[in-house]
Amino acid sequence: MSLLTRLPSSSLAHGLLTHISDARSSISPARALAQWHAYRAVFAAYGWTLCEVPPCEEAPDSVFVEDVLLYLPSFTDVPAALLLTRTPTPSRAPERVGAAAFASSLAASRGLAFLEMPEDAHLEGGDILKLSSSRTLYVGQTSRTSARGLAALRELAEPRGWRVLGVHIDKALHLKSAMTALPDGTILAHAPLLSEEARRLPRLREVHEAEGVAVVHLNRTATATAAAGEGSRTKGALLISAAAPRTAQMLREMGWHVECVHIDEFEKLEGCVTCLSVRMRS
Ligand SMILES: NC(=O)NCCC[C@H](N)C(=O)O
Repeated sequence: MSLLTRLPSSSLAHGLLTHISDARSSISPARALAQWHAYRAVFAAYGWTLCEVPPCEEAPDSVFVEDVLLYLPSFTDVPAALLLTRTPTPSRAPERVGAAAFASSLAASRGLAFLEMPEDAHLEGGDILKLSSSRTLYVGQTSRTSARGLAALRELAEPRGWRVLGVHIDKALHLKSAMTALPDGTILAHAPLLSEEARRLPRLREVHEAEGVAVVHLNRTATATAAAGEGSRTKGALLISAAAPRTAQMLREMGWHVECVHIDEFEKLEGCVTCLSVRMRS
C-alpha cells in the first residue's frame, strides 16, 4: 500500500473556494503543515509506504493531490494505471507538470500504465468514487468534471473491468465532498449535499455532519488492525476528520476502529481526508 502526498504550498491560504464561506484569512500555513505531517503519520502507522509528489509551490491548492492523479486498479489483464487528470481551473493547471513526471516514472517502476486525460476532457480525482466491491466507478458531474471527462474515463476504465456511472452533483465541490464508501459498498452521504440523482444511489447511509462523508479505509483486513494493536474484534480501521465526532461514533458502533485527524486548515479550503492523498492498494 503506497500513499502519494504533496507538501502544502506556502501560498495555501490563496486556494480556491466554491461552496463554503470564506475563512481563508484564518489559515495558518504552520498549522496546516503540522496537520499534513500528522495525517501522513497515521498512514505510516498502518504500514503504508509514504511517497512524496514533488511540491508545486506556485499552485495554492497543490496539496490536494488526489485531484491531479488517479490510481486505477484493474480486474482484467490490462495493467492498472496512474492517470494524470485535467482540471478546468487555471490556478490548478501548473500542478500537472511535476505530477506528470513523477507519475510516469512511478508507473514505469511498478509496471503500471501511465495515462493522461485528453485535452478536451476535464476531470478531477475528487469526483471519482471507486467501489471495488461492485467494480463500479461513480464519476461526479460537477464544475470540475465534464461529460467529456466522464466519457474519456469510461474508455480507460471499462477495459480494466470497471462499470462507469455519472452522478450529477451541484451542492458540493466534488462527488467525494458529498459521499465516500466503505469497503462493503455502503455509501456514507450527507443529504443536504446530494442532488436528486445522488439520493437514488443504492446503499446510501446518512451521516449528519458534512465532514463525516469523507472516510478512508486504512487497512485491508482486521489482521492488519490487530498488528496495529487493536485486536481482532473490529472490521478494520477508518480515517475520518476530527470535525465529525458523531459520524466517528456511528462507525465505531458499526464495528470499525476509527482514527481521527485534525485537518481544519484544509477544510477551510473544501479539502477533506480523501483529497490529501492518492491511495495505491496493490
Ligand atoms: N478532492 C477534493 O476534495 N479536493 C479539494 C480541493 C479544494 C481546492 N480548494 C479546490 O477548490 O480545488
